[in-house]
Amino acid sequence: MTPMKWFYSFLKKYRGHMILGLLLTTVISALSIINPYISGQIVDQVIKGENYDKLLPLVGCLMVVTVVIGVTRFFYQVVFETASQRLLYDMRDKVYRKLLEEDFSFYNKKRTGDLMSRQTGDMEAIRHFVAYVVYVSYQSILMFLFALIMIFTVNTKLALCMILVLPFTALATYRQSKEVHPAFKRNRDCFSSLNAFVQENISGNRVVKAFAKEEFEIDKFTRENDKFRAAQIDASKIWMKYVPVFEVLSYVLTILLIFYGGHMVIQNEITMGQLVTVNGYLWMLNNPLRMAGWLVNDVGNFVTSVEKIYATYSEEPQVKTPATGIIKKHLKGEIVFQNVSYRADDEDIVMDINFKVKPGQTVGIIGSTGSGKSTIMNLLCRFYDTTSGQVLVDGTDVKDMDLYHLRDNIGMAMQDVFLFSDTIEGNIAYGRPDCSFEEVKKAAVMADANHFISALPDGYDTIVGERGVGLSGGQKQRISLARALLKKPSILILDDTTSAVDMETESYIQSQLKKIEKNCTIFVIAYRISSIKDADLILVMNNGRIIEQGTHESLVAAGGYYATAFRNQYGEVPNEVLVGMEEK
Ligand SMILES: Nc1ncnc2c1ncn2[C@@H]1O[C@H](COP(=O)(O)OP(=O)(O)OP(=O)(O)O)[C@@H](O)[C@H]1O
Repeated sequence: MTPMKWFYSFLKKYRGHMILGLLLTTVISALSIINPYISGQIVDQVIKGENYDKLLPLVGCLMVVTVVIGVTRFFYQVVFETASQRLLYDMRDKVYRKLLEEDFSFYNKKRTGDLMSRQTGDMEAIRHFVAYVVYVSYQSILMFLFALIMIFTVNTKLALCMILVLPFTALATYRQSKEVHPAFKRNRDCFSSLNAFVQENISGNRVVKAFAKEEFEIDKFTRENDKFRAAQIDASKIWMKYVPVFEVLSYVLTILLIFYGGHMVIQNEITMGQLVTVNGYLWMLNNPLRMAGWLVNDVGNFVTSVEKIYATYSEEPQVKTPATGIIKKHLKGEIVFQNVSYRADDEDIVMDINFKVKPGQTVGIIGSTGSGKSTIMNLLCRFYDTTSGQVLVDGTDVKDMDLYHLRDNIGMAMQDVFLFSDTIEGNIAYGRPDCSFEEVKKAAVMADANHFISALPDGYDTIVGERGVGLSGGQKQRISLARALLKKPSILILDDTTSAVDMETESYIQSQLKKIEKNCTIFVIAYRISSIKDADLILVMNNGRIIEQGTHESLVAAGGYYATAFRNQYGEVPNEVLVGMEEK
């Protein structure tokens, strides 16, 4: 599909509106030829012919036509405005849904500010086209043609003289439209880039301040701003160049009429009234010419915006739910990784991952930073697809499962905690908005968050996220944990969820997690051995591979990477552990 066909797929729903609007525009354009004709009649019949009885009826006609034009204009503007707003609503909705369908790989590459500018500036260019440019262009062409036909009925030689400007108009329109497109593309690209820069800077303003990099960022901003200004000026230069050409052409028409029309009146080839009539049609010829430069500009802007939105819209996500995805409303939580590898950007991220987890078991994942711990969980949630091997949940490959139901069974507290601009209650209940306040509170108690939330002046009604109070890292982690717990998932993933809480809080959270263990398979990614040592299975990762797996005791006994980490974190291996191991 081409970008224009895609645009038309939205427009065709409002074909009725557009046809009605264009019909009304035709009526106005046709009515516009009446008044100059009546003006001519007033000169010839009333003034020169001294037929004063005709004055009132003719002036009455002038007034009726003017009122009808005004009323019709009101209606067609309503019709076009309604169509444009509805079309835009549909387009925004479709593009937004597509954005939600996109996978992690898409968002890894895109800048938020860039995506935002598609939904704002580019959409506005499309609305302007449907609401204004379509009918003004149509009306301009019609008025020009009608006026020309009327001048032909008055005098053929005079009309042919007026036609002389047409080839020049066509040439100027063609050349401007050729120049406008690349300039607008550059303009929109610079606007997106500036938008993305500002968005990143506002989001990262704490880092900017912490590193006292305000001046550095202002310099960067100035460069972006300069680029955008230059692109804007380049685009403006095009209309600055062509608009005067169209203006001159329109004045040429006036000069032609005064010179040649006046000559014809003197030669008695046409009457004074006919000259007044043709003069009345002159603005119907002039106006479209004056508008031409602006309209070509608007059309160029519209085409560029459609292309930009479509380029984003048409990117198909690599991870998609299969057409006949297997729907499992409630998963038991049995998980098997079979020879799983994942490669991205020509780099092996994880390799030969093999492990099995029974429903209700707890799995601890530990390993050096960047060793692939989160990636394994991303593959389980099917945020990415494995390059080879299979991830089986309850015996079914995740690639064959309905994505919505797979993820609906998973509760995840991610490493980067994101809270929405909402109340704390709203954030915790995000996965189950219909749950009761008691359930929200129970989840908060389990995550050891209830006491600090209750101590806030507005308690659970406190607004957090972008426009709310600042919470500490550990507090955010606990809200995120409560959010995951409230979902009562079959699979719970805690990715570094307790890294920012003290040992006492962590041990409380662990004791709470033990209460849900039987109904839920739990994955805990952590650096602290204390977070995972009670797990049924511990996976030790290094450089994208599982280098050791087993229980705490067996791994300590094996004396490998895990045992070293244990010794490093706890000093010498405590006696109880050694005794426990001897007994086994
Ligand atoms: N989709 C991807 N595209 C490119 N690189 C990726 C992708 N996913 C992961 N990586 C890279 O793979 C490596 C492992 O990432 P991962 O987040 O799994 O590590 P981790 O063990 O969880 O690290 P940490 O403990 O620091 O959170 C990193 O270098 C990361 O940048």
